[in-house]
Order: sequence, then C-alpha cells, then structure tokens
Amino acid sequence: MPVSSTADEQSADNVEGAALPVNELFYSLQGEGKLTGTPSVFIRTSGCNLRCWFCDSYHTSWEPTHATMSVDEIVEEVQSHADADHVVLTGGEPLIHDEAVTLLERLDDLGYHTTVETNGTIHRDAPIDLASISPKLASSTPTAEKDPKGDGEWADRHENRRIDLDTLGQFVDDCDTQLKFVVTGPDDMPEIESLLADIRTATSSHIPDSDVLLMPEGTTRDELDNRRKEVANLAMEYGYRYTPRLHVDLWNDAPET
Ligand SMILES: C[S@@+](CC[C@H](N)C(=O)[O-])C[C@H]1O[C@@H](n2cnc3c(N)ncnc32)[C@H](O)[C@@H]1O
Ligand SMILES: Nc1nc2[nH]cc(C(=O)O)c2c(=O)[nH]1
Ligand code: SF4
Ligand SMILES: [Mg+2]
Repeated sequence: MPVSSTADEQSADNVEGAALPVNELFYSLQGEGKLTGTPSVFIRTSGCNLRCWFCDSYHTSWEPTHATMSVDEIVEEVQSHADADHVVLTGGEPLIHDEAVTLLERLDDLGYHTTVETNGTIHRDAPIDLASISPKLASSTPTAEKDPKGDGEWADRHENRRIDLDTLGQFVDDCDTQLKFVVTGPDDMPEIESLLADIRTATSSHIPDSDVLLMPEGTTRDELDNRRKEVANLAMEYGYRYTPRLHVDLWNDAPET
C-alpha cells in the first residue's frame, strides 16, 4: 500500500474508532532477527521519539509521512495477504501510539504471531509474541556532523532518551525478546557488553547470549558489503548471534520490502 499524504494533509476526523498513522503496509519476508525468512505482513507506523542518524525509515522519523488508517482497515488489509500468519508491527516507533495495543489485541484474537520492532524506550501491556528490541547505542546519535537534516538539534534529546533500563527490563520480564544491536564497528562492543550487563541486572529473567543479535549498520547492499564480514567476526568473537539484513540483500533499499 503506497502512502503519500503527510501528517498535516490528512486528519483522523473521517476515520471511525481507533486509528494509527501508517507509512506503509506490505507483505515480505522477515529480513532481520531470529525469524529471518518468515513470510510476514509489515505494518509501519509513522512517528518516532528518537532520531538515529542512520534511520532506514527516514519518512517515519526525520520527515514523518502517513495515511491515517483505522484498526479495522489495517486488519482487513493484513487479512488480504491470505498466506501470512506472522505480522510485524514496526515504524517509526510503534509503541508511541496507544492504539498499537488495540491493533495487537485484534491480531492476537485472530491467531496471528506478532513481532513488534521497537527501540525499547516505551513499554506497553499488549499481546506481543516476540519483542524485537533494538536498543540504540551512542553511535546512533545524530551529532552535527552526522545529522541528515540539520545541525545536531536532536542530539541531546536522542541521547537522553535512547536507553531506559527499567523499560528494557520490563520487556524482558514480560515477553519473548531478542536484543538486536545495530553495529557500526568494533568500537560499539564495549557499550553493548556493559548495556547487556545492566539489562541482566534489571530483570529477573535469564537472557541467553543466543537472544543477543549483532546486525550490521547499512541501508544499501553496497554499505552492507563493506560491513557485514566485520560484524560477523564480532559475533563469533563475543559469542552472540549475527543477523543479516535479508531484505536489503534481496531488494536493496526498495520501499515496501
Ligand atoms: C526503522 S526501525 C523501527 C523500529 C524501532 N524504531 C527500532 O529502531 O527498533 C526497524 C529496525 O531497523 C533497524 N535499523 C534502522 N536503520 C538501520 C540501519 N541504517 N542499519 C541497520 N539497521 C537499521 C533498527 O535498529 C530496527 O531494528
Ligand atoms: N523485510 C523486512 N524485514 C524487516 N524486519 C524489520 C524491519 C523493520 O523495518 O522494522 C524490516 C523491513 O523493513 N523489511
Ligand atoms: S528508533 Fe527506529 S525509527 Fe526511530 S530513528 Fe531510530 S531506527 Fe529510526
Ligand atoms: Mg526496515
């Protein structure tokens, strides 16, 4: 479903009941994490509380764009992909929206397996089969040199918001989780190690190393060609999993993939 209206152009006034700003909704293969390769319907909401400089979904964060869809319309479109029994709710940051809970409850009632792709800063009580948490490292901060849009105006806000240990602990307590770190290079590893130790302290649940995934930063095949081997070697060195970005390998940076 191509979506081109902007937040300002379309209001929720003509949508009945619970509604969400949807940037795109499409059928693809899960490209990241433990369920890589699983046919899945993706619902990408718009709006985010962070601003990673590398965000591969620029039109949900730096320049949010969306159509407003009711939960009924979203569910109907999900069901039109008759062969899918997995749904991925992503964004943007999907959990900034109250109505994400209503949507997840409806999908759960219908028997779908739900994965939520989240930055782990907002926890909600909702039926989530896999919380795919990607805590943001210092290397994600949009400093003046890296800011894709301005001069680092978001850097402080991003830095202050990107990690909330209590919230991360709550996710691990409540849900099946994977911790999926975007890795830009070996310099990220000490922060991953110390953050993981802190999260393990913040939860009573065990986090096995097999639930920790290293994913190379990169939005195009060329960028991944330059980084994937180094990140794979780091996964072996530290005993964590490596996750590819299968959709980028297959379709590069095409929308709705
Ligand atoms: C666009 S985010 C949306 C969900 C949520 N806001 C988050 O960051 O987890 C979806 C996934 O893409 C990852 N991601 C975003 N930009 C990336 C990049 N340039 N390289 C690798 N992964 C990236 C995020 O870390 C997250 O795992
Ligand atoms: N195929 C595919 N798999 C994905 N897994 C997580 C994604 C996301 O943007 O959250 C994503 C995505 O954008 N495409
Ligand atoms: S938290 Fe996710 S959606 Fe938000 S800017 Fe970072 S990668 Fe993009
Ligand atoms: Mg993506």
